[in-house]
Amino acid sequence: MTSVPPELIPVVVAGALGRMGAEVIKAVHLASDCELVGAVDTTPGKEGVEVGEELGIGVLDVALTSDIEACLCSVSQSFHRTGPGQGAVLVDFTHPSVVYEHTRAAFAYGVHPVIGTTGLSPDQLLDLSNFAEKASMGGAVIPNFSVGMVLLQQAAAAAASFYQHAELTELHHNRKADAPSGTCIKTAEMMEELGKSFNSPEVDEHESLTGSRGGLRASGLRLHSLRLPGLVAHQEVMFGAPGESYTLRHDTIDRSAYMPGVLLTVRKVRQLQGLVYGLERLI
Ligand SMILES: NC(=O)C1=CN([C@@H]2O[C@H](COP(=O)(O)OP(=O)(O)OC[C@H]3O[C@@H](n4cnc5c(N)ncnc54)[C@H](OP(=O)(O)O)[C@@H]3O)[C@@H](O)[C@H]2O)C=CC1
Ligand SMILES: O=C(O)C1=N[C@H](C(=O)O)C[C@H](O)C1
Repeated sequence: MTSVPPELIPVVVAGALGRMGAEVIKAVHLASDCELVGAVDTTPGKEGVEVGEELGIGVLDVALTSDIEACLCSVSQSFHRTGPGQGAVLVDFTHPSVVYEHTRAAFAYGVHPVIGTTGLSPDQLLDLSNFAEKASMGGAVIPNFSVGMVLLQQAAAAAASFYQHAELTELHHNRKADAPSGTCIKTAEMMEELGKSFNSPEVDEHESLTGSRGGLRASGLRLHSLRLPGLVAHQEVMFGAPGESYTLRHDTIDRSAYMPGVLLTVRKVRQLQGLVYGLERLI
């Protein structure tokens, strides 16, 4: 493992060859206060390849590995955390099926997790939060790194106290594994913060096609998921009241939109106490 000047933040990227991971590696490479020290990905046939060359950005002296535990172990030995503001950072954009284990492993090895991967359940989030407290470490689970999406979520939370009826629709590319999106779940959670119920039924509804009315949350909010090639990531929150509707919409056109939020979180995570859930808690 190469040595890194103490003023630089050592960063490991998991999901390094994926749509988001590749973008993060480019952003970390261009950031003057960060240094890529590890790259993890399970894409077959890529073990040991030089990650910068693979991504077409020049040699970074980082060999790709599929073994996240070995990578975290080696990084924790090279960049030992002796207290707050120190140690390495793991940025994870992998898959919902592995994100819980990755986050736990990062805490166990003293590496601060910055989790972009979606799909953590409320129970898993609680468990990870307890684990972070016990380890006296900071970490962040951020369902959406775009500042525009945070603005939409805050507007939706504010509007939710004025409207009794609302439905959410998220639209994504058709390579997305989980539904509804982590962002849509987080938006619903923010709208539900006052403990309110929505969409009290006016009639007895019957679905002749299962799922037509979307996913129903305990609050009465309904979440709809669309998947199509050509889309990136989009979300609408629509409120209705007699004689009017109010629609909030956010469109991610390019994944570069997430990079300022990713870097901001990488820069703050080592100072955090416990696990933070949502970019709105960091900006
Ligand atoms: N928080 C945010 O702002 C955003 C979050 N996301 C989320 O990030 C996640 C990844 O999205 P995206 O980049 O589009 O997905 P991709 O499928 O493009 O990339 C995921 C990469 O992770 C690799 N991978 C899978 N399992 C592992 C593992 N166990 N260890 C290491 N690498 C692994 C995959 O390799 P393989 O080829 O083997 O599958 C793949 O290269 C999703 O959950 C998505 O919802 C996406 C955009 C923004
Ligand atoms: O898979 C994606 O692409 C995205 N996933 C995140 C989510 O599930 O909310 C964030 C964004 O919507 C893009």
